[in-house]
Amino acid sequence: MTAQASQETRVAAITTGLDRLKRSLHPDPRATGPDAVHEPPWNSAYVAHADPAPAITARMADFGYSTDELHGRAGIRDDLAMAGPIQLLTSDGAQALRAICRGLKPYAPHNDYVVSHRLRGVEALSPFVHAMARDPGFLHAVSGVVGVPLIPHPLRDAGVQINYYGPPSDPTQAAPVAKWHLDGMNYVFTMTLSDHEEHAGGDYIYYRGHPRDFDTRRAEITAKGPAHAQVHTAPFQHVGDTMFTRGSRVYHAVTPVTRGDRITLAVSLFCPVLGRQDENRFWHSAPDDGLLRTMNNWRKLHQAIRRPATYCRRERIPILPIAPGG
Ligand SMILES: O=C(O)CCC(=O)C(=O)O
Ligand SMILES: [Fe+2]
Repeated sequence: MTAQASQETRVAAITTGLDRLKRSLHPDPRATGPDAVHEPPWNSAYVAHADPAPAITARMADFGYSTDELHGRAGIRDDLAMAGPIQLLTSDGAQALRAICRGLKPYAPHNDYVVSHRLRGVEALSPFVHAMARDPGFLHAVSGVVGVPLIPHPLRDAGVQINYYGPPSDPTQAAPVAKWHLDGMNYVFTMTLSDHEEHAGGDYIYYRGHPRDFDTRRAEITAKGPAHAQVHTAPFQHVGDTMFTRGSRVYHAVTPVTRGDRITLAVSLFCPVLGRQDENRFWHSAPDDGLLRTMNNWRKLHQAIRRPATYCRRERIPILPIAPGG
């Protein structure tokens, strides 16, 4: 590996400041999705038994975090930084999801804020995804990976997203990427819906270190990309492979796809007993959803933070006991 990344692997970091405000005032038109939805029904039997000891299990201490920076509270250890690959769905379930996400591609807008080509608010567009995200077996599986109870994220527009990567139809345009960023979300499960051999590039890379250090060395890290000693590549190989990332605390990016296609589903979740530690900031979502929509979403998030049990009852979300392990 050379010390300098090639054009194919170099990814910029997202812009902030005034650019966010400008985008918030002029968001992309909202994706409406298909009029009639032709998709197979969700089936609880699609939930797989997630591997309790995946190849990567990294704690926050491994990323340079000190004890006083961790999420959690007395009796709840919440310090998993990264874990995977795991399979949350059976192969039939992952293939059904792949077909659904492929079908939704025409509705995904292009945007150069974080992920070049993505569809937000997927729960509202796909009954399959909506049912999956609140299936008790699915929630039990994701909660078991992290070791804290998890429910669908109340910021519904940001909760489930599909990311599409492939060479641009116009070769003078840049290939789709995810720029280096931190998510607003604490608990993110990224599932690939492509086999790695179907595409070149499109690697999920992450900085194994504290964001403070990333910010100090930003120019060097983004220039070197995967060639940087502290930048690692997530081991996505097959359709359904899923990585857990504490997205709000781990800098990550996706390198340009130069051949073939890559599709991922990012499912973000919320811990009802640690809701006050949710790291979403208004200005994180507003550039994507616009000011008005973000204000509305914000209200729902704060209802869930203040009264989690009422929120779950009203939304018919099963509340699970705190899962052991993590
Ligand atoms: O598509 C991926 O692999 C990751 C995308 C991502 O980081 C995001 O959706 O926030
Ligand atoms: Fe992300």
